[in-house]
Amino acid sequence: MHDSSNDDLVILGGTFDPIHYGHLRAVEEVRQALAIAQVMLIPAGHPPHRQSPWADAHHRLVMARIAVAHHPRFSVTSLEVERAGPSYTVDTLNILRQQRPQAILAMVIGMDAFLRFDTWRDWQHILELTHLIVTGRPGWPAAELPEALRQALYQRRCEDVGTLRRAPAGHILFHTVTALEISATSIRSLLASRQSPRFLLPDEVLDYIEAERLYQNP
Ligand SMILES: Nc1ncnc2c1ncn2[C@@H]1O[C@H](COP(=O)(O)OP(=O)(O)OP(=O)(O)O)[C@@H](O)[C@H]1O
Ligand SMILES: O=C(O)c1ccc[n+]([C@@H]2O[C@H](COP(=O)([O-])O)[C@@H](O)[C@H]2O)c1
Repeated sequence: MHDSSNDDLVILGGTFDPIHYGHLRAVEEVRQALAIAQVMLIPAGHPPHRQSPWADAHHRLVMARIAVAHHPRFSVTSLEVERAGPSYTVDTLNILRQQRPQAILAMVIGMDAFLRFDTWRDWQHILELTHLIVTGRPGWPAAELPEALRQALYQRRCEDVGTLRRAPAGHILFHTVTALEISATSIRSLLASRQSPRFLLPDEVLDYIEAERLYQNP
């Protein structure tokens, strides 16, 4: 049996351009379901599979910090923002695993991202470093999985939290979270058309966006 430890982490990486309640609620629900004390948010400096984010990495890091400032169970790491080059998840997980050799690491990934997970750098190695918690998201039906991912699921899928908690890494768990149809894209569109995205993201993050005049030009 794997002893639970204070080092255990639920992890969510993202562009967070900007961070919103869809991210925060999903990761909090996973944290509670897994009975893990701490969440770490990892804003990507240079997300590998998309064009340059709208806001620069410093702003996206600050917004993530502001979003969780009053929540001691949440932290934000600048690891990827400080690293040059594409923000490959495997590089980040290698560092976290070195720092926490025995800890349960549980990385949250939306179903939309999971469908393309086999295109991530060293994705098979990622599964040795962390558990993967795949969350449902409205508008992204679980379409046909690529064969390589189907194989990985066959070997690694686990059905319950108890099994997952007995190992520090290596399982894939599907977990349904409250469906919040919020995306950073829709928030940016509202802002660009001078409409308010209030209540889709924390007020303090919106205050920052307004003060820094982010996302005003589509
Ligand atoms: N509303 C949501 N509910 C649950 N998970 C979400 C939601 N929005 C994003 N995620 C997940 O959070 C992670 C990071 O997402 P990301 O920062 O790309 O946000 P996004 O809202 O999808 O951004 P964009 O609209 O710019 O593509 C991904 O794994 C994604 O699937
Ligand atoms: O490591 C990879 O190859 C890789 C490829 C695509 C996405 N990711 C990570 O997945 C997270 C969500 O990415 P995105 O582009 O959907 O915001 C973010 O942490 C990215 O760094 C990582």
